[in-house]
Amino acid sequence: MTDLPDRRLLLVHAHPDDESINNGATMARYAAEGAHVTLVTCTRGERGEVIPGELAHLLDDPELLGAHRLSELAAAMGALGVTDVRLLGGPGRYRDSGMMGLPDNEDPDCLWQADLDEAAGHLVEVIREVRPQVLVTYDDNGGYGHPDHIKAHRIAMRAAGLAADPTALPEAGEPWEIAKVYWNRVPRTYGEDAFARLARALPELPFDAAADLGDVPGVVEDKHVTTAIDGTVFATAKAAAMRAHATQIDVAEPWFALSNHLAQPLFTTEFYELVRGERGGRQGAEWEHDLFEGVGAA
Ligand SMILES: CC(=O)N[C@H]1[C@@H](O[C@@H]2[C@H](O)[C@H](O)[C@@H](O)[C@H](O)[C@H]2O)O[C@H](CO)[C@@H](O)[C@@H]1O
Ligand SMILES: [Zn+2]
Repeated sequence: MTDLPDRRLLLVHAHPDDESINNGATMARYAAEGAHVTLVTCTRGERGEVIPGELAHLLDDPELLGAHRLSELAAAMGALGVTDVRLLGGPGRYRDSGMMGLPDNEDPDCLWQADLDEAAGHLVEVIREVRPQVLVTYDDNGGYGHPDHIKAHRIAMRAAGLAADPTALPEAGEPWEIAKVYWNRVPRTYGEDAFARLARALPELPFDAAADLGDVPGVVEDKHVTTAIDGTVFATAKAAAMRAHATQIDVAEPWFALSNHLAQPLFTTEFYELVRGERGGRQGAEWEHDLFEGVGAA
């Protein structure tokens, strides 16, 4: 791709919906600011559950559910203003692996069973094409231990290294080193405060119970968080994107629930841990407030 904006952000996710839940406000902000935002989603979520009764027929055929979830993803990206959306290796290349420990994990075509270097090779092609300065993905536990999230992390981190290596995959384009790599995070005290507010609001909400902070992906002690993206201005866009994933998410702003019907906070400040690259921002500042801080245009 030529003539891309100076600032280019790449996000790697496991299923349609993860991008909006984890980074919807961040994606909307950078799209609105004119940065190029590229989303790579690794599966179509074929083994997900379905919340609305009127869509229960989608559970009869994983191909149907997968195709429907791609249409939800397109609607969600429209809400965020993101136009560059890719399926790793092409639509249907890697199938949803199901929750950890299920027989689905043994499906030879699922992401969990994928050859790491082959899968990373598909992402190297995207990295060398788009040349992002910033990469966002999950931590090594995938945030909450889902096999597709763990594998998406491994693929993203492996591809970031291969893309920069001039001796690796010469057919995939010129080497490109990503300046900053972040993992999705939630600082523990921020999460505790939000769940305390949720407990007070719960009796008025259309949910039976609240989830536990331990169910939220990426919660860490505050000291590990390096970056806070205040997406308050994009709260409506994030909620609309999450609502677009109607098979997976019930939204009652500023809360939501997945198909387990357990309420959790819809965070509009989104947090990150810088795990590769130089931290920007004012020395001594508690957090960065821009993923591109300290990154030169290239
Ligand atoms: C947010 C996320 O990663 N969702 C995944 C997850 O879905 C969960 C799963 O169906 C679980 O059984 C439910 O209790 C929970 O509420 C769901 O969020 O796993 C699915 C299957 O791999 C995946 O399609 C979905 O995107
Ligand atoms: Zn997921």
